[in-house]
Amino acid sequence: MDWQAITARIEAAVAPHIGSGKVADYIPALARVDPVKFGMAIVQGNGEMITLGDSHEPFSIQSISKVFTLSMALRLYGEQVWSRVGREPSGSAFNSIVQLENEKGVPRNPLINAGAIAVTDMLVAGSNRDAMVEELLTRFHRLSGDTTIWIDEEVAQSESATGSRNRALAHFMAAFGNMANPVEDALHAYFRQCAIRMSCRQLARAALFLAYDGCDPINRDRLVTREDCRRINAVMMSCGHYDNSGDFAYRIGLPGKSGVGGGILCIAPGHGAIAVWSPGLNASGTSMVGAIALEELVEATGWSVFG
Ligand SMILES: NC(=O)CC[C@H](N)C(=O)O
Repeated sequence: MDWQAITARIEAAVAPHIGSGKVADYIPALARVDPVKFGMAIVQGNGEMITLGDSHEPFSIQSISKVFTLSMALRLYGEQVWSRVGREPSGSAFNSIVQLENEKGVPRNPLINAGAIAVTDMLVAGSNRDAMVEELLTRFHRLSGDTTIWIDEEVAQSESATGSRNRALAHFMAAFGNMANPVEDALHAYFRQCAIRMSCRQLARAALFLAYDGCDPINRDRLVTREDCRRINAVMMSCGHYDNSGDFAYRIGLPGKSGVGGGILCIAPGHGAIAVWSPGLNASGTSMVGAIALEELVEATGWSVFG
């Protein structure tokens, strides 16, 4: 693979679009992020890392954390996870509440807010609200070999202060008996997992196990079974970008997860993990420039799972 040519191609493709999209502004810490930032890291199974732009700069991973909590829950609870959340694309916004009533408090999938809150609730029930997030953080430290990954307390507090909608989702689930803990305990953990800051380099490295059947190819840590790894990737492909999941699959053809901090994590099974970050979002909360960079990457590498 001629990575020099590929990175040049990606840089040329994103250049005219840098700064496009709308930076999330529901909390000050996200609103003040420089919109022209762009970073990307591609980590392969042998540990080789290709980077572009601001790949070292930590950003708020937000909903990308949902992939990692899902993998923790599947490891702890196996099939039981699917009694608390479904695995169908929602076709709705990440924080939509309407489906929850029709579907009796069981969220469509674990990658929308309601589903991720239910998953976090399961993890809190198996531990406690602070220990669960510590475990997630420790997992990131171990996988990326970097103990500097941290929780941005300002973001965590703002998430909580502006979290009425997430509270509504959680209370709605509680009304249907789909919460094991007091709502505020699950939300405390959920707001904190969203507030983790990581760079593209750290994030791609931490997700490498998802490209290699659930086992980190470098330190040989098994995080999830081969079957669960395949299932997580399937859920990312069908649900990772809310009502933008179909378009993302059409354009990029890789399992992915977006976050409103402007990050996108993508898995290229058997090839590697990719993290890209650029703060401007489309209407569904997916990084505009990030998606363009990924489109170019799959074009150049042939890494789309659809060839
Ligand atoms: N799509 C996202 O990244 C949403 C995460 C955001 N913290 C929320 O819970 O609403």
